[in-house]
Amino acid sequence: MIQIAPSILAANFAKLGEEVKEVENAGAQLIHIDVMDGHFVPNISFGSIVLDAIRPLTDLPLDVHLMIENPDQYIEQFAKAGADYITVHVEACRHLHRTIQLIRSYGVKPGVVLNPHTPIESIQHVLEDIDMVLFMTVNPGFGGQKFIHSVVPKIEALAAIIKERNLDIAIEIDGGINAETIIPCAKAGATIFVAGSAIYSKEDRSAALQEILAAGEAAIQG
Ligand SMILES: O=C(CO)[C@@H](O)[C@H](O)COP(=O)(O)O
Repeated sequence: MIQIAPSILAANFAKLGEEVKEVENAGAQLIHIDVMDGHFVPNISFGSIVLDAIRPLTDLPLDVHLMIENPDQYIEQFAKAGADYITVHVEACRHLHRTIQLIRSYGVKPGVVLNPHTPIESIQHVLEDIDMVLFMTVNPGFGGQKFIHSVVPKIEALAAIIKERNLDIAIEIDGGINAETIIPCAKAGATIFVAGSAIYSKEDRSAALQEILAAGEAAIQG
């Protein structure tokens, strides 16, 4: 089953609550929240006060993607603000296993994120400890970038390992996802897709989301 997680980074912040409700009503299964610190990535977005504002407005899981250095320092804040998933970059964690344990200690599902160049071998010893792997299909920091196709073989390789080891890990894809780029990723074994500009730049967000979802579902059926 394919799930779409709209990224609010591409939403109109002047009416964020309405923007969240609109994609929820359109069939989104998670709300993706991009947190950027201006150090790990060359852009700044927002902190946990935005989660505080959104949390009472939706029952959808909040999928928090921390693009920050020293994530351990902020995990408690995001957990208490209502995160359901917290994903941290392998490239930003000096003690990845400890960070994963910290996330879980707050009752939040931990996930790890790999930049396009980062090999899946970097996470093979934490696979038993996580609920999600997020593959970046753009270099993190900005919405609206072009999908990087060379990540697809990594998705296939991880999906094979998950199957072989009988693990319960969701594969999520983030960056440049639309009704075309979802196809190779869904065929490769990913099930959760972040989409920012492909939904929020459209007049009819519901039609845009449903088109991406239908393309992903058709890809795994055919
Ligand atoms: O994490 C990021 C960017 O760093 C993403 O979540 C983007 O915000 C997705 O935006 P689109 O590529 O779908 O426009």
